[in-house]
Amino acid sequence: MKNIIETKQLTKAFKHETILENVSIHVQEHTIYGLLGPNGAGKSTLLKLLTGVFKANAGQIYYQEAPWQSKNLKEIGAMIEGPAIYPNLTARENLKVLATLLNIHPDKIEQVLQTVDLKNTGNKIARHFSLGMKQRLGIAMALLNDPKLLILDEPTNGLDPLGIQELRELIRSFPDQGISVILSSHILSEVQQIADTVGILHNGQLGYEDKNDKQEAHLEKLFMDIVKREGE
Ligand SMILES: Nc1ncnc2c1ncn2[C@@H]1O[C@H](COP(=O)(O)OP(=O)(O)OP(=O)(O)O)[C@@H](O)[C@H]1O
Repeated sequence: MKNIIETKQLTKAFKHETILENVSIHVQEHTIYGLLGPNGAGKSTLLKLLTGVFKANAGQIYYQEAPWQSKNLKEIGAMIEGPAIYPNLTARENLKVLATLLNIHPDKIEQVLQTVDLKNTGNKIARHFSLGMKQRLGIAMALLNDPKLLILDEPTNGLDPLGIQELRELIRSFPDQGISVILSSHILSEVQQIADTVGILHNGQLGYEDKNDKQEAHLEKLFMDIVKREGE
C-alpha cells in the first residue's frame, strides 16, 4: 500500500530547544494513523509541520511519495488545537464563510453537515453547541475541501464517553470514503480502539511505529516502556 504522507528524519527546534528529533512516520493510504504521546511530546508540532504551519530544521516530508509542496494543502484538511469556529454563527454560516473563502460550491456545505450529523442544528449558534458538536463542526470545516488526508489534533479531548464514541464512529468511516486520517491523542485506549497503525512519540522522538494489534495490554506496555526509558 502507498503512503499518503511520510516524514524522513524530521527535526524541529525552537531557538535552542529541539522539539522533534529525526522523526520518520509512515501513513498508509486509506488508513487511520494514531499518533500517541504524553503531553508535550511534540504531537501538535509534528502535525503543524505536516500542514506547513512550521518549517522543519532538517529532514523531509513526502506527500504521495513526492516532496511536500504547499499546493498539497488543497488535498489536506486539518483541525489542530481545536476547531476554528465563529461562536456567534450557526454551523451552516460557519461553513459558508469558509466555503466562500476557499471558493467551494455551496452544495458541499449540506454534504459535510450530513457527514458530521449537524444538519438539524438550524438557528443554534456555535457558542451554544456541546463540545462534541463543536468538534464535529471543526471536522466538517476540515472536510470542506474534499481532503484525501485529514489531520486531527486530539479530536476527542474533553468529550464525554458518548461524544467520544460518536466521533470514533465518524472517524472510522473515513478510510472507506477514501480519506486517510492522522489523529493525535495522549489517551492510549482512544488510539488503541481507532487506529490501524500506531506511532508513539516521546520527548520528540518516535519510539515505536507499527500496525495496531488491537490488544490494549500490549500497547500499554509499549507506551509505558517508551515513556519510562527516558528516566533511566
Ligand atoms: N511556537 C513554539 N515556540 C516554542 N516552543 C514551542 C512552540 N510550540 C511548541 N513548543 C514546545 O514544544 C514542545 C512540544 O509541544 P507540542 O504542543 O507539540 O506537544 P504535544 O505532544 O502536542 O502536547 P499536548 O498533548 O500537551 O498538546 C513543548 O515543550 C512546547 O512548549
